[in-house]
Amino acid sequence: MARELDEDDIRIRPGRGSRPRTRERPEHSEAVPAVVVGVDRGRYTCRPDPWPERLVAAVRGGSMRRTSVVVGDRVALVGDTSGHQGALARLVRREERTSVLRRTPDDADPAERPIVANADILVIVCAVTDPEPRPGLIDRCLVAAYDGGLAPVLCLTKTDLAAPDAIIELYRPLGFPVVTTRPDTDLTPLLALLAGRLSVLFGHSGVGKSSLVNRLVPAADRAIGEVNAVTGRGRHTSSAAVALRLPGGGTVIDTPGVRSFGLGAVAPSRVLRAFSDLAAAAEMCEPGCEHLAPSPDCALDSAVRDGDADAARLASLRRLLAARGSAP
Ligand SMILES: Nc1nc2c(ncn2[C@@H]2O[C@H](COP(=O)(O)OP(=O)(O)OP(=O)(O)O)[C@@H](O)[C@H]2O)c(=O)[nH]1
Ligand SMILES: [Zn+2]
Repeated sequence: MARELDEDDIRIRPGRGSRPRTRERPEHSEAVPAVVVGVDRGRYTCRPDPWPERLVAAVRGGSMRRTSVVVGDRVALVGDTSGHQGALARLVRREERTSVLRRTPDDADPAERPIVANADILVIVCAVTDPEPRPGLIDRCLVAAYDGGLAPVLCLTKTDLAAPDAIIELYRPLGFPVVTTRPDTDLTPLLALLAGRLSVLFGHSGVGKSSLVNRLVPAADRAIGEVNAVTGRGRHTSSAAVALRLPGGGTVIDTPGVRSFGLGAVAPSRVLRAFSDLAAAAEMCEPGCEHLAPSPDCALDSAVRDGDADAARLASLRRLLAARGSAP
C-alpha cells in the first residue's frame, strides 16, 4: 500500500546537491555574516562583519559546492566561527554580488574566472615611463571594469621621470578620475577616492604598484589575508591576492599575479562601453557594423577624419575587438 509522503521522507531523500530546508533554516538564522578576504585551495579566510579583527577559516557547505566564492564575497557562516587555531566554519550562503571583476584565461576562451566580488573601484596603475605605458592594456582593464560593474580610476606613476600629459589627454574624454603620483606626492587625492570603498589594484610588474601600496597602507595595518587564488577549474595560478585595510577606512585588494584580463566572454557591444568617447560616432554606423576594419561604411573612420574621434583610440578599440574576435 502506498504510503503518504511527509517531510521526513523528503528529509532522507533530498534532491541532488540540496540540503533539506528543515535542517537548513535554523542554521541560517544563526549564521554569521562575513566577508571573504582570502581563498586558498578551498579554504576561505573570512572576516565576520561585526568583529573585523577576528579572522575565521571556513569551507563551503554541501549546498555551496557549485557556487563560486572569491575575495570580496559576502557570505554567511555557521559552525565554529571562533577563529581559534584549527577551528573551521561552514560557508552556507553567498549574498548577491554588486560587481564581479572577471577575466578569461585568454581572449579565445569564454570560460570566465571571477577574481574579486563586490569591489567598487578598479585602480589601474600605469607608469608614464619605465616601463613605457601601454594604452592597449589600460583599455583592456577599462573593458573589464565597466563589464563587471566597477568604476575605473587611472593612477599614473613615476611622473617625476616623464610628463603624464599625453596619457591624461587620451583618457580625459572618458570622464573617470586620473591621479598622478611620484615618490614625493601627497596621496590625499587618491586616498579620498578610495576611502570607505572596496578597491582592486591592478598594475603590470615594475609600474610601482608595491611602492604605492606601501605608501597607501602603513606597515602595521597590512595584510588581512594572503591567499592563492584558485581558478574555477581547480587549477592554481600562482597569484596571491592580498586584502589591505586603508587607514582612513576602505579596503584595497592587491592582485599581483593577474597580468591581464582575457576578454573572451565579453561581447563586442560590451567592449564598446569602455570607449564612451567613440560611442556617439558608433551610433551613426549601419546596424550590424562590427567596427573591425577601416571601411567607408564605418562611421568611426569618418569621425576620425573629421577630427571628432581620436585615431589612437579607434585603433585600440579595433585591437580589442579583433583580439576577442575568435570567441563566441
Ligand atoms: N622614479 C620613480 N621610480 C619609482 C616610482 N615608483 C616606483 N618606482 C621604482 O620603480 C621600481 C619598481 O617599483 P615597484 O613598486 O617594485 O613596482 P611593482 O609594480 O610593484 O613591480 P613588481 O613588484 O615587479 O610587481 C622600483 O625601483 C621603484 O623604486 C616613482 O614614482 N618614481
Ligand atoms: Zn562601425
